[in-house]
Amino acid sequence: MPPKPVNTSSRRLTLYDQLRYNVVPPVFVVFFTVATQYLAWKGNEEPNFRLSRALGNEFSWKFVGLFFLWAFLSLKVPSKIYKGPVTSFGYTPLYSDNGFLYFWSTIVLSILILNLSPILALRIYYNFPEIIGSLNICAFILCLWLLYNGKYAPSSKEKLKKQPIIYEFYRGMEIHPRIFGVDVKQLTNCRIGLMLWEVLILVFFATNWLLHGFSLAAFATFFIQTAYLAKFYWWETGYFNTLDITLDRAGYYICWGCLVWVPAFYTYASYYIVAQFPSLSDTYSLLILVFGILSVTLNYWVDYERQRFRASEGQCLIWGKKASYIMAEYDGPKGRQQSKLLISGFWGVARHLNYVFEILAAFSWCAAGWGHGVWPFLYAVFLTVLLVHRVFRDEEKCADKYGPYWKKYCEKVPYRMIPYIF
Ligand SMILES: NC(=O)C1=CN([C@@H]2O[C@H](COP(=O)(O)OP(=O)(O)OC[C@H]3O[C@@H](n4cnc5c(N)ncnc54)[C@H](OP(=O)(O)O)[C@@H]3O)[C@@H](O)[C@H]2O)C=CC1
Ligand SMILES: CC(C)CCC[C@@H](C)[C@H]1CC[C@H]2C3=CC=C4C[C@@H](O)CC[C@]4(C)[C@H]3CC[C@]12C
Repeated sequence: MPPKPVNTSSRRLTLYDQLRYNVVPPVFVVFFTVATQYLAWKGNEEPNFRLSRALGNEFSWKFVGLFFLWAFLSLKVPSKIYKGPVTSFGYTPLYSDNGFLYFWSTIVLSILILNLSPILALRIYYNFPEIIGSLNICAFILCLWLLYNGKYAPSSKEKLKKQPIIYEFYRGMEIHPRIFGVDVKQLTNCRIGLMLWEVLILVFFATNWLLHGFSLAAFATFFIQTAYLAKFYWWETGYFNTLDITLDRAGYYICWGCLVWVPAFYTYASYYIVAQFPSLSDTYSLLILVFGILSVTLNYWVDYERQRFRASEGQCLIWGKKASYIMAEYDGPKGRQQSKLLISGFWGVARHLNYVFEILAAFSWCAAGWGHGVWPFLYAVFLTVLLVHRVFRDEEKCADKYGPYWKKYCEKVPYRMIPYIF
């Protein structure tokens, strides 16, 4: 994950810096890129390994091309505009506020198409390694363009320190670049990555049904993820205030991550159980479905509590009582500013309870693969590592931003994720 930039040109690099800037980025780029191709091939019912599959085929290029066009058009149709947070260099990013409509219209259209031509589900499933190949090629071209553009024709006035080029490629250059008039990260993260996730799990569920008959476990896996993604699109504008958008730059980490890693890896439990039919009983499947929906609801509830608290400027009820908070100050683009840190409700129990429910939801939708080893659980394990690391990244950001106020919050709410444990 992108570390904090330091000025590497003004001093000799320590061994630690060498690792951070020159070793980790190329190792991650090669490892994650190869992993997506390997997993797509390994999880298929008919694994037929040929390196040429990574170049895609006619079908995969058509599928990816049409999907990109649909995603791009969703940002071009007239819609309400959402203004994201102003950057430290005074830029206000603009986003299309039609995510929920895009989500449902894509699902309805996909179901209609799959009903008219069920064979299409099988074609997408069997061509998945090629689809990942095409996505990989597109994502690399985009990341190279982002690097070139960020270095030689940046659209913002932001001054960046020079870093090793492979690190710049990995971390990205600009925070809010635009391509053909649309915001790059809204396109790659929200309109392509997460929507492909939904369409692919729908396709894998349909393939499972076509090949092996209806399975409640496969349905639970599909339904919990759909609820999770519906929740994301309901809240899409909230996402424009998170680390991914306000801190991470558009580069390999976030753009390749959303264009390739999300469709290849986040969908893996659904993909894997097509080849390895679920052996879970209906009773267990039903329990998992209920547990999964509960976890998604609680994850949303925690996020919603903070959102409601911030929107009402602290004047709301939390768990039936007046919200309590710490009034924090920080240096913002408009000078000294104030912000409130909630210390009641879920945010008074632990500082990142939303991540705990997120992890539980992920384990529940992977559980349909129970009995088939670690493969179907890869996503949940990865997510646990990602979120624990994110706790530290987010807290580093908050400590920098709020200084003593953040320290006070940590004293009032001492646990990061699980009370009395961590
Ligand atoms: N599936 C996946 O791969 C991932 C999913 N997620 C999910 O995305 C959602 C958003 O997560 P994410 O963006 O990481 O982080 P959070 O939603 O937890 O937001 C963290 C930010 O909230 C503000 N904040 C922190 N504590 C308080 C408080 N007590 N009161 C008010 N504001 C506070 C701070 O920002 P400020 O500067 O505004 O004060 C902080 O930076 C979650 O549901 C999470 O589970 C996240 C990461 C990966
Ligand atoms: C180099 C890569 C292997 C790492 C890529 C990581 C990214 C693809 C992911 C990092 C953070 C992830 C997300 C953050 C918050 C989200 C909100 C949630 O409601 C939906 C999912 C997501 C958008 C999620 C998507 C993948 C990341 C960007």
